[in-house]
Amino acid sequence: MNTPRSTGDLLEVEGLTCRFAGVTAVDDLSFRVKAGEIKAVIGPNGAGKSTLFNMIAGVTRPTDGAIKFDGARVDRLPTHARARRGIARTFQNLQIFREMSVLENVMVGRHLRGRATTLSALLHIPSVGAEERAMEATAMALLERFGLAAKAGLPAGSLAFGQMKVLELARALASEPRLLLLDEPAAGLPHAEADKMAETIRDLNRDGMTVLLVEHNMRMVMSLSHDILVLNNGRRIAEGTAEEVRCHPEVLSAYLGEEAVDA
Ligand SMILES: Nc1ncnc2c1ncn2[C@@H]1O[C@H](COP(=O)(O)OP(=O)(O)OP(=O)(O)O)[C@@H](O)[C@H]1O
Repeated sequence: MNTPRSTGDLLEVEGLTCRFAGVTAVDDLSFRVKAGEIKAVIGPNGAGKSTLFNMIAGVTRPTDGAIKFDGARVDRLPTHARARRGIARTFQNLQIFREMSVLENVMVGRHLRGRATTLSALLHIPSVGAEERAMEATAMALLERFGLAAKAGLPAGSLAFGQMKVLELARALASEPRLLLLDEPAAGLPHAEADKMAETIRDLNRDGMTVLLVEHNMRMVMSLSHDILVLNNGRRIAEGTAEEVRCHPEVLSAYLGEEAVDA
């Protein structure tokens, strides 16, 4: 795997803990994501990956610990404020607005950046006209990049599943993030489409995007990631390159009875 371009830390997680009644889903976890890298978080079912993601995105409040983005604490900020600072995410279970057009779905992401609100835009309030047109042009450019421009006017619900996953990625990118949180981008995709998704993520990273990825598809994780964090029972059991974590004894034992790590 190539080395990432920069060495500064874009995301710093310190002593992060999340307890639900009776369960410590994430337990005193610390790690960093360097600017310019693709970092993956893996671990068996129930390891705490989704809870960790939700705390970084601002959906779940940590019980303890700190999350810093670009040097500043963000763990008490609401989701939209984190998005405005440059953290965008996709969802494990697609969150596409099926009745809205493909273009409008991307523009929802774009609105996080501009001043115009989605509501005022949808109501075509004139004062936001110019800004709205600029947003539309950016959204169209994203659809072109991902091969969805011809579908721009169609209801998003009419897209094939793989296209919806790409649409969600385009929507996340529309907010011009500096950190992209990808929650199982390959889930549900056949091999060829998963490989294409991996290539898309690699291209984005080559263009400078920092990526934090939760993924069960080991082929994708091992081929894409500069660095891999392995969780079990909410704690870090290993961290390092694909070669380092693949044969780590604790990783092997955590995955016994689960999928193979050597895909
Ligand atoms: N809202 C909640 N209330 C209570 N317990 C929860 C809640 N969310 C997660 N948990 C528990 O926290 C632990 C970690 O769950 P989490 O979903 O973060 O794991 P995961 O690694 O994402 O698993 P998977 O790979 O299956 O998605 C599990 O024991 C889970 O049952």
